[in-house]
Amino acid sequence: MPDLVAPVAPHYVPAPRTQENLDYAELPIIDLAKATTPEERLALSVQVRDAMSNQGFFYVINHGYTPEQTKRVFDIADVPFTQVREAEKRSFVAKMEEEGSFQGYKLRQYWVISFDGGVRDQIEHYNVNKDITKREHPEALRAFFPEISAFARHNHENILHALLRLLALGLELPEDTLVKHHGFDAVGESYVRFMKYYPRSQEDEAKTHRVWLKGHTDFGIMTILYSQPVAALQILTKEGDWKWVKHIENALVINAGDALEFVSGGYYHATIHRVVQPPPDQQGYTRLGVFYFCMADEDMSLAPLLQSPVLQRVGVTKTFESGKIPTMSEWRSARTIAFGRSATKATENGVKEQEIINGVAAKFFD
Ligand SMILES: O=C(O)CCC(=O)C(=O)O
Ligand SMILES: [Fe+2]
Repeated sequence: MPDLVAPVAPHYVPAPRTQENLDYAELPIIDLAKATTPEERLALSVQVRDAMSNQGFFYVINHGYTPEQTKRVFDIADVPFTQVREAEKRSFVAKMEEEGSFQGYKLRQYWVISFDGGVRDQIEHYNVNKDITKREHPEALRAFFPEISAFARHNHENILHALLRLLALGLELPEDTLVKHHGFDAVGESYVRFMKYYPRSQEDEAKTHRVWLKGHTDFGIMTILYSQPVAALQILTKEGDWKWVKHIENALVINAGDALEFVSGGYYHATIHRVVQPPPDQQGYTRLGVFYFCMADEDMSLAPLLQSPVLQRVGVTKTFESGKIPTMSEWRSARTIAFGRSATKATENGVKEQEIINGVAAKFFD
């Protein structure tokens, strides 16, 4: 008999929405319910293309999970933090520096937030590869494997693939151009991330100018973030201003990562974003996040898709020297190893750089 009763996860109660009037980013909303026919997809692809080439961020609604299903995922997301003892957590720490992989825990205080002030992060995260069997997990998560696996597949096949079709159309390429490099069953490092931010001391807030996670770009093709009520995420606009990302109930916040910027020759923009202390009415709460970090298959070359008529018209603005183009695997592991661990070099407009591979740098901001 199959087990029809869902295992119990304690209910995670997030902070109430903020009443503060924050300076929010204006981001388009893409309705995935309108991506059924080729005509609808063509129309949506124009919106997605504009969003990815301008803001680098947009919302998605009607992604296929009901508000109840999404709440359940947040309850499961808290399990690796509240139901696993510290000693067991330590035995499941990810091999970030050794293998350039986030699979497992990143415990608090691993990253440096202020090199001068000697302040480290207060963020814990637990990452599960789309293939949950790839490694062992803490005992408390075992009962939730079927739901976590189904969640990974849903993100990959119903959301990532749908958006990759629109992004390929936006480059005037066949719909499957990017999808074929993102197989759910291919060797790849796409993963579900559960992430918990803990309130910090006044001293740490002062020394870091209230920055919880420094401005950065994501490493992969794109990131799917499940909107949650604690305001703290900000994006750096092309004009150089930080704008807050507003919470929309059961929406997704999507952003382009480095790999998408490379394969689109710079046309789709990997926007710098950061996490700061929430507004006063949300201080003192933890902040629980749920993500799906989308990577291309490990062997995909991050060369620009020069066959795109769009790129032929607008030109390539970002790429590696020829002969030195890394694969997804090489870029991802080099960035994972360097992230938050070595100092960055100042360039213009407050943006800092850290050389990653073959002379190409990652962008950062305090
Ligand atoms: O917590 C958030 O809202 C964003 C986190 C983030 O940018 C990341 O984990 O790469
Ligand atoms: Fe990020």
